[in-house]
Amino acid sequence: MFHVLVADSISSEGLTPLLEAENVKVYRKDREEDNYNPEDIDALLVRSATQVDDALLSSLSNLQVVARAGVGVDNIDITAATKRGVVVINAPDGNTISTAEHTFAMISSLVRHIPQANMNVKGAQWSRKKFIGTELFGKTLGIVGFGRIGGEIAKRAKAFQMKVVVYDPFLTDTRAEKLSVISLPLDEVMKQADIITVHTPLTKETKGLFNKENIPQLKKGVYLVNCARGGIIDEEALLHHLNTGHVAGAALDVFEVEPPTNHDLVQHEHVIVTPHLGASTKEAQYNVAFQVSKDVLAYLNGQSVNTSINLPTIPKEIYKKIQPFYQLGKTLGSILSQSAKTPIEEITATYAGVITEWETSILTKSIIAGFLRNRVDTTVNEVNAATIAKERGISYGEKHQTDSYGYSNIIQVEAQGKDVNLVVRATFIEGFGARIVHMNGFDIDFAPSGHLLYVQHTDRPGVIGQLGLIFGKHETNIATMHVGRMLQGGKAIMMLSFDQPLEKVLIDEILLIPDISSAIILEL
Ligand SMILES: NC(=O)C1=CN([C@@H]2O[C@H](COP(=O)(O)OP(=O)(O)OC[C@H]3O[C@@H](n4cnc5c(N)ncnc54)[C@H](O)[C@@H]3O)[C@@H](O)[C@H]2O)C=CC1
Ligand SMILES: O=C(O)C(=O)COP(=O)(O)O
Repeated sequence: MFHVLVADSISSEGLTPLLEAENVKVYRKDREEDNYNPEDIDALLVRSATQVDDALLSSLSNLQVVARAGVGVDNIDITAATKRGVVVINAPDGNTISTAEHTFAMISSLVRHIPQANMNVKGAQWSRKKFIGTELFGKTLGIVGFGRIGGEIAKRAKAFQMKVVVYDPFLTDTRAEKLSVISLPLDEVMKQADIITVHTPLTKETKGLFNKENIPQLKKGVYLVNCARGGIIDEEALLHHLNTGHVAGAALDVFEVEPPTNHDLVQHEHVIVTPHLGASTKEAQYNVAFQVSKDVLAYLNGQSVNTSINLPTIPKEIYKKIQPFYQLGKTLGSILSQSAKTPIEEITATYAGVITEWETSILTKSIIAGFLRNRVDTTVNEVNAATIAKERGISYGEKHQTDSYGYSNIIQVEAQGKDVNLVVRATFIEGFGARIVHMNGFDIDFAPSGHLLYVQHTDRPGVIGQLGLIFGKHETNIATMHVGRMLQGGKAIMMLSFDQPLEKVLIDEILLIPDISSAIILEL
């Protein structure tokens, strides 16, 4: 019997696949009579209210899958879940229409002051002059983040005969043409738009995308709309520029903290707000609950799922076998991505030893995902890695070979660009972990994790001493250090690990040592 915990308010109708399954027992967190043992829970279903952090994950020690009945997974610690082997799934398109409709309702309400006028009449007033609005017809709508919701908003804006300009670093020309929108750099969208609506996920790149410094570059009298995630438009900056009058008004469905604590912003006369209602329709709630219920059931029954954030869609028995290699693949991709300073055009994965008995295409995708993760600002996983690589002009392939260099398994990844050819080779040793055994022509041996510094130097007495002095001066402790060289007195490499991230200033100093040709920080 599988035990499923529904932690947030999720449509009962949509839960039918789970409720009707004979091998599943469903518990609702908000129903007192539903007694459950946290250690028995196999699947957790949430919306945006529950924070699925490492503490919650560790309390549900038997958890196999977390399902987000909705799109945004920023309330789920994906890294922690992945580390624990917990699959995270979501329902990416079940609430697209509802959210787009809500956003459009917010835009219309904002420019016609409908919520304020509504309160006015209900307060027994009749202030017609106070609520002079603005037409949408002929105005320029800027859409930042042109995915599913952004696309649906563009269609609606076109019906209102608006000009639509969009910014999305991953938008292809074909999609822009298909939806008759003009794709522009962010600063152009900012300059041209009368109204800007954001539809990106909340990531470290999109947090504060609109801030105190760049809001003044928007048209004076611009309207700003956020029905995506609180913080994409910095709340303090927004309040400041509403007060200066540079921003004419804002419509917010989402907040940096929910419920919001920035009362001055919420109460501002030119701000209209809703309590995170984008996806709150019967239709959307049924769709997202039904989608994730079907996927959770499939996963628990050992079948593949449609939309996993952190895993390829493969049966879990196979996943268990390849999981260490899968993590290692991501790490190798990330090492190459961080060490290549020029564009990479081709990635080749070579496998040797026992892993060649399994389906290695999944591992290759994990390498590509690891490589892209440092370079693109959206969630990259095995499901979308191929598409994103193609969009970026990166081709990839894989080979199997018999020579495993004396190890029981080997993954080697080669990254090629016009002026660069990088190679990294690794193995996974049961009970010991992953080791990098070769880098760019040098044999070496280190654990690929944490805060690392990859140094290329000449094998000469005193180089390591000079390096040590710099770290000593900055009171930075070297945790581990591995050196590799080909010939005495020739080119050599060092891999150092640290207990905390390194300061950039330290690298500048290291590069002044004459026998050091490069020093690259690797965060793994
Ligand atoms: N208010 C609500 O109730 C709801 C809010 N949402 C939010 O809306 C967001 C968007 O949802 P979808 O359109 O379904 O997702 P999506 O994944 O289809 O689209 C997101 C788009 O943002 C783009 N993007 C990523 N980083 C960017 C950056 N730095 N600058 C510009 N564009 C960037 C991506 O390329 C992608 O095209 C979700 O991440 C979620 O946070 C989603 C549903 C309901
Ligand atoms: O799907 C999303 O990303 C949403 O923001 C919807 O959130 P909710 O499920 O309504 O709490």
